[in-house]
Amino acid sequence: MEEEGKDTSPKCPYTITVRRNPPRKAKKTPSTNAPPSSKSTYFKPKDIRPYPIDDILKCDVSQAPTPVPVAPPENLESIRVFLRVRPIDIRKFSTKNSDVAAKGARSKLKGVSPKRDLKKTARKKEVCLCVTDSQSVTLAPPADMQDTRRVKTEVYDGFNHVFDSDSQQKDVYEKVMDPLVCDFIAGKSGMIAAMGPTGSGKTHTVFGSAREPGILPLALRKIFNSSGNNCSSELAGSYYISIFEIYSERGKGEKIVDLSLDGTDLSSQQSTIKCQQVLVTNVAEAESLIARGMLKRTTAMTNSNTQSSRSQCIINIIATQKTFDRKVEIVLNGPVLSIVDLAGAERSQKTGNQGTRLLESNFINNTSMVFAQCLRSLLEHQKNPKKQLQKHFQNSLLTKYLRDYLEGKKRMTLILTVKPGEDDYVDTSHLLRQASPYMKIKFSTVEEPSTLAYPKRAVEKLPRIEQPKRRKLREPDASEIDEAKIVNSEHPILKKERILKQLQQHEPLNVKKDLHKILHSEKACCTELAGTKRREQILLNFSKALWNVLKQYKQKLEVVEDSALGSGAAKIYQEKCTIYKVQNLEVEVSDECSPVKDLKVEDHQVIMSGISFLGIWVSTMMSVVEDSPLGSVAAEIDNEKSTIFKVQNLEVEVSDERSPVKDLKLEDHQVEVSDECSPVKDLKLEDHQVEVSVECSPVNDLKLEDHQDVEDSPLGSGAAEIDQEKCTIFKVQSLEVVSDERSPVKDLKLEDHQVNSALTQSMNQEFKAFIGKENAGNDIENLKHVDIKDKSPNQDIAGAGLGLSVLLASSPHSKVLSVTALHEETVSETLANNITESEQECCSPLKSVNVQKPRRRLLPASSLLLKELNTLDLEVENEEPKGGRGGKKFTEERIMSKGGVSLLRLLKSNVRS
Ligand SMILES: Nc1ncnc2c1ncn2[C@@H]1O[C@H](COP(=O)(O)OP(=O)(O)OP(=O)(O)O)[C@@H](O)[C@H]1O
Repeated sequence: MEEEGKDTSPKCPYTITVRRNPPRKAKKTPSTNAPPSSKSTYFKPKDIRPYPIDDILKCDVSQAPTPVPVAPPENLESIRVFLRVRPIDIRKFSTKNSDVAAKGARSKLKGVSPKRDLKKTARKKEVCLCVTDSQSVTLAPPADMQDTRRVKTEVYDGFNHVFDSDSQQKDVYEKVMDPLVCDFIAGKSGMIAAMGPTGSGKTHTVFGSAREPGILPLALRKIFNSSGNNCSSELAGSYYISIFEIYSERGKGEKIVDLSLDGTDLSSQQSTIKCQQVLVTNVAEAESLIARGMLKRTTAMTNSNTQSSRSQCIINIIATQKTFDRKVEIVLNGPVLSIVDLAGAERSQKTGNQGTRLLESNFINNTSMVFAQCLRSLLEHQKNPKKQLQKHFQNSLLTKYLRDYLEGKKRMTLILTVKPGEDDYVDTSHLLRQASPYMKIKFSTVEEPSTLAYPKRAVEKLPRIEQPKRRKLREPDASEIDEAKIVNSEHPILKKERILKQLQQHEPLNVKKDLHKILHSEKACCTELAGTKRREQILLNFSKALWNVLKQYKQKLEVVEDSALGSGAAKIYQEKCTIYKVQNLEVEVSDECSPVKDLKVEDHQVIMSGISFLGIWVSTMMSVVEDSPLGSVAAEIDNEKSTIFKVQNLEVEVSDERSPVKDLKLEDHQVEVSDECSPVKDLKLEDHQVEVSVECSPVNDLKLEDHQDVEDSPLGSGAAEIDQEKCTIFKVQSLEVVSDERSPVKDLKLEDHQVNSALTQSMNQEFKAFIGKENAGNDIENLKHVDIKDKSPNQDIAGAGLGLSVLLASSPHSKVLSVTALHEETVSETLANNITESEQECCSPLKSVNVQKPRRRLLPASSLLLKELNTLDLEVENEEPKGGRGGKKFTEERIMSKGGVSLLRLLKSNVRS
């Protein structure tokens, strides 16, 4: 059976069923029935007690009083509605001047279709509205309308009064306005509004003319002549008048224009409309104010009216009451009499308005419609209270302002103005059908406080309070000031004495007062004294703390100075120094362990290129001199047994494997030192050239030929000891090297020299590394290959003619160092000399010294630069004391060439960096 329900038809294999919405299980609707019996799955509470409905019902509850229907207030009155019919032909009422003016204005009519005007003049004058009696009128449609539209004659009855076309202004006033004025004078507010189509005579009825004043002027006359009429005047105050209009320019937002003396635009919010209220004391002032306001009112010419009002005009007459409350005059707002001249509804077909006039017509019609809606809603609400009162008043400023009247809270009177002509049938019919029901509207006669935006006045005239006259204080004399100071600064002891005297004089009252003052002043003094002491203590502690800090700082400074002075520099200059002096390349070595302390290069030109650097060269030289006496114990150098190598224009090459110096060659002012085990292996001097070769001793071979100026020093095993100061001085002209025991080179000075160097960045780094490690010991591991040669500025290092070349190779500290130094003074002397031969003896500290003719010649240009090198001033670390042994002051001023200047600048900048 179950399979029968299934769909057994073959399905298409390519059909895919997509279920977008998954099936939902419908929830059960909550059942209002009782839950099922025991079979039900609902939870059945067991412990809940039954609701005590019976007990509640047994309770006696006082029944609330049934609402009694509110009885309509007895003091309700129906709104008064009057109807005034304008004369059908107003020409007879208008003067010639006005007609002329109207014709002239019409010719300049703007925004009005002229065709309508012509048609209007062509129409014959027939009446459609007839006054039946004083309270009713009969409106008969034109004949053509009766045929086409089947419009029948209508009778409108129930008006308070109907004024025919022959009625006068005074009649209107007496029947329409006078009761309002009497109520106003009696203290009741009221409002009268003129309604009707354009040109029907609203403005004429309200304001009138000079000859025929309207209800407003007549009311003012009555108000100010109230003493002459029958109305009982309870007012004893004055009157204020405000006049303003609500206008919409070009259909934009409504605005309120104050038409009083200095009328300005007011706020458009109804609740904050606060027009200027002008105080008027007599009729003339009031009429003048009204006349000026009417001149400011916005009017325009239309086909229906030569001077059509384009705004809603409101005039308020405010009475004030004066009362006195305990000599205070209080001015309270009294009743308000409002006269509203509405702008007449217009039909564009009839008026022919265009443009601005048409926009104004829309605003006017809209306001009239809202006004009518409010009254209709009030009427319907009063007929059927269940029908809520619509808040149509919110749709226009006028109705907002007149809200109380439109809601039946205040007395209101309507005067309808119509035109009886056939042409005006539609407008008249519309107004009568619209406004005739208003006669049934009721309003409360109970006077309520005014809710209009009238500011309350309460002019309080405060009784004059006599204030003490301000006396002009003159500056006191000096004598008076001193006396006052003396009196005020009386000492407490004196005061006490005075008090005692007063006590003796039996003045207890004054004494008590003075005693109290004294005690008070004493307390103040004690408090002030305690504060002063506390401040002093704080300052004292602070000064002590500051003194301790300064003491500690001073001690630290002394420690630092001692450590700085006592560690190295002072000892160096006092005891152990090795000075190598060579004329123009003078080297002084003075030390026990490290022969080189200072190195000075004077009156030389040094040109460095490649990776060589002067500092490294100096360090190598220093290490050479330092290591040379370290080869054996007997290598100590004595003062007396010092060996002075004086070579002019030397070139020294030092080469060593283990020690920093292996070869020292002096060829053509060149010294070469070569050694394997000792710092100096070979020293050869050939024609200003010295080669020193030392294997086990500081100097193995030393050969001096020709200009040999080298003393045989006892550099052998035992005889090589050198005396006390143990210095070896190599004097080379303008080259002085001083070395110390621990720091191979303490001072390096290159003064009055020019150095032209082409240093690479690596050279600077090596130099900086060397400077940084200089004081640390003799470690020159960073030095691998340094080649320094002195040459002319524009020559390559290989082209150096004369100089000092130090070659250091296979040294644990440095590998190759080559230095070439040149000196101009020895050039001429050493040109012919050449040191070519060198002898090497392994066991002898100085085996052979060959001095030969110089191999190279120094070019004139380079010699000049070498002169300029004398101006070189290079200081590295410890400066040699000027008063030292080898301290030749280099204060000579020499003229330097451009190349020299640039070389000096470059070398200085690199040294500083
Ligand atoms: N009862 C009357 N007796 C003589 N002339 C009248 C009367 N009513 C109106 N007029 C004349 O009719 C013309 C138009 O009247 P009025 O300006 O008062 O009309 P309106 O209703 O105020 O028109 P709008 O709404 O356009 O301002 C005026 O020249 C006025 O003098």
